[in-house]
Amino acid sequence: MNSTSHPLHLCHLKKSTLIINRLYILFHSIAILILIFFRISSILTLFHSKNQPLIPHLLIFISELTLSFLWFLNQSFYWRPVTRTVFPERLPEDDQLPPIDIFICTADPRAEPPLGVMNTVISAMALNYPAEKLSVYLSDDGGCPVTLEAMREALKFAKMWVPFCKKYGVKTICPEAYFTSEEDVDEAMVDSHEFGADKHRIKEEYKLFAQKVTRMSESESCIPNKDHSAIVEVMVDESMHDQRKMPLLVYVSREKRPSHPHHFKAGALNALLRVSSLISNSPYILGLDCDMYCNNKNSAREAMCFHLDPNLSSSLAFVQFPQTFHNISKHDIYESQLRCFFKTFWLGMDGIKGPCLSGTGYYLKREALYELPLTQEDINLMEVKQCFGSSNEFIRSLFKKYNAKVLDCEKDLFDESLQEAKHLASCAYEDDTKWGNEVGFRYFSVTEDFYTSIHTHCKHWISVYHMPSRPTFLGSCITNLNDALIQSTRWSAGLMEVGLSRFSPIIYGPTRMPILQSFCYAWLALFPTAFISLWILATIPFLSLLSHITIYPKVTDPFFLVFLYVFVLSNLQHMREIHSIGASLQTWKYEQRVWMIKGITSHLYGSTHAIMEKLGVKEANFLPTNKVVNEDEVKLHQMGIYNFQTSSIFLVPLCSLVTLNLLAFVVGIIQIVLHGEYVDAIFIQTFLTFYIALMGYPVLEGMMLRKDKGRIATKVSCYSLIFSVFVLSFGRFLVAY
Ligand SMILES: O=c1ccn([C@@H]2O[C@H](COP(=O)(O)OP(=O)(O)O[C@H]3O[C@H](CO)[C@@H](O)[C@H](O)[C@H]3O)[C@@H](O)[C@H]2O)c(=O)[nH]1
Ligand SMILES: [Mn+2]
Repeated sequence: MNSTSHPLHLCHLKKSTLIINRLYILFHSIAILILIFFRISSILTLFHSKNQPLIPHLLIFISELTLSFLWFLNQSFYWRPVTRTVFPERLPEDDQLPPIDIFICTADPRAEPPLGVMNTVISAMALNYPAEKLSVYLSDDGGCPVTLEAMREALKFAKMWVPFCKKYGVKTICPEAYFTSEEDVDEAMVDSHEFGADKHRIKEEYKLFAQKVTRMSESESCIPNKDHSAIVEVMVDESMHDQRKMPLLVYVSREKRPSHPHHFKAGALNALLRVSSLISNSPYILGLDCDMYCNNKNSAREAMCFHLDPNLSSSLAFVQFPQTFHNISKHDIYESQLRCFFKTFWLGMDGIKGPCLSGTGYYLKREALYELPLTQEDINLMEVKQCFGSSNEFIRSLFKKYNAKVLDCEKDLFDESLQEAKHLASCAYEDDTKWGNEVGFRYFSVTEDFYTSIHTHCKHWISVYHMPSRPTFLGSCITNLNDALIQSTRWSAGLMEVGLSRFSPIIYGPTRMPILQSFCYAWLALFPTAFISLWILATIPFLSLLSHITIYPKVTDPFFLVFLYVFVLSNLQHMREIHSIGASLQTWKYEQRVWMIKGITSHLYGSTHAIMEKLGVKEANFLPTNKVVNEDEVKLHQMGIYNFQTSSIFLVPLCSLVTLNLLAFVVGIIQIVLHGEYVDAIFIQTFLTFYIALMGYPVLEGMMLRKDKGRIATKVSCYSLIFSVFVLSFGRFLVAY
């Protein structure tokens, strides 16, 4: 087929958005430069006249510089917005499509209910792709028998489910979602008697399956086993041999020993890379988190529209689909949908050589993780072994094409392969090799996707973002503040670890990738530093107000207009962005609030963690996000009411700062009422205290008005009082100089 007249995909530049974005960037940059000029000149004047303390001015300047720098990096995402269309009907015949290995990771059945994990497994098996070309690998980092047994049950159910989906063209291929949502097959089918009967039958089967799995996870021990040898089970049965009608299913639980670091998810993925290379060795990998089920059965074909494009193929490392979630509330108070990342930033990066890898929902070329410089003829076996480890079979697989025949081989050979697979999943296998360092997923940071992605792009691989209108993968989003803050602390720690290392994209990137792309990566690595600005903005204006210090220009001063411009325009741009994806204006408020909450708490703690890790005081930690559904919690979330059941370490700073700002606002108003002429001098700082108190209203409500379980406990309010007294006395002392 002619690839230029009938391309497999098209990329469109969004011209009008591009023009708006660049104009905004131009004017905003000018405004920021004026503000910097204002600060420098007013600080210099103060320095000579000494008629006001200098520290508050300096701190505010630091905060403005930090925010401006982050803003500047952030604009790279807006530089070249594109969208993409695919034409899967132009793909070659099924027998010419490449095989795909699907990797699903699970770690802890207490946080990740096995039934949910199995739904992800089953949905992956039902993808619209030749069954004999799909192999599904489940990595169980919990090492729990429950998961293995549940998987056996899942295979039994899948044998009915997959044919059912194919026969009726079911669109929602995840059984749980299918049975809880509205009808989705063609209208014509709905009347069909046969369909009705089949659906009824399969629904009953699903109920039985779900009951069995739930019962197992309730009765058996679900505590992750941190000390066990490797388990690899290829789920074979008669139907698998000739003419595979079902995707292959493999259970892998790598060896775990307390003495050996296991490198969290990246370690699990590397074990899967090696084990799968012996069994199916497919050239492409679909990576999924255990809660991200497949919701668009055509995703593999759509991804192949890019991977099989002759113009892209040799340099394309992965096709990333957005992370989308099935349980987003219309009041997304925790910003669980991560709109700014998946609906704006990744799209923006796509216009400049491709988005960052985002951990789940990607079709990745296996080769991109190996970086093989050698051909089989000139390999130096010693060198290769130092790189990939001692397994000859694995090294052979590096040069071998897809290996679908493994199941047909004799029993002995098969057992031998399995033995080798366990060796590859043992924890000592990686000792003295380059796994996690130059080969496979990288270990250095807990945000393994981000860190691996930087290296991939630095080696001139490109990536593609594809965001079809029907969500391709759906995960379960966070529904409470505690999980949101824990996750965001882990991310901040992981990102800042990279940001503070020699691989910091701002230094390491520019010579190795397009400059705009390195700015995007730099923003991602450094955005937690916004905590510096947020802490300053939440304290200095109110402290200055209480100490009669003016840190902003008067309302009558021309510089006032520049401040006003920056504030209003950045918010308008934010609103435009939200409006363009059809979200409500409330989203703007929630996002602003979450940014403040996370900035004050998790970004501070995450950054501190990263620094302590650098100093060797702390170890990396990966607490899987909770995926258990709690009815009460979901109810609060759906109603848009915050659930403040979280640790005081998060709540105390929030409660204190919001209350103090409210207090200062009241004092500010009194000052204004008493000395009318004063208003123009303290307008901005009074407004800031008001803005913070307003944004923090739910915190005030949680402390003072609410009586339910999700309120802020009296104990926490007391701690906050103590902390406030500390902030006040220390702060008043600080701003006196
Ligand atoms: O030791 C571990 C820890 C986690 N996981 C798995 O990793 C996945 C992601 O963990 P989750 O707790 O859901 O973390 P999130 O913060 O929601 O994950 C996001 O952030 C991670 C780190 O950047 C990425 O790996 C994920 O793909 C991305 O969805 C889950 O399937 C876990 O089972 C493991 O396999 N082993
Ligand atoms: Mn997750």
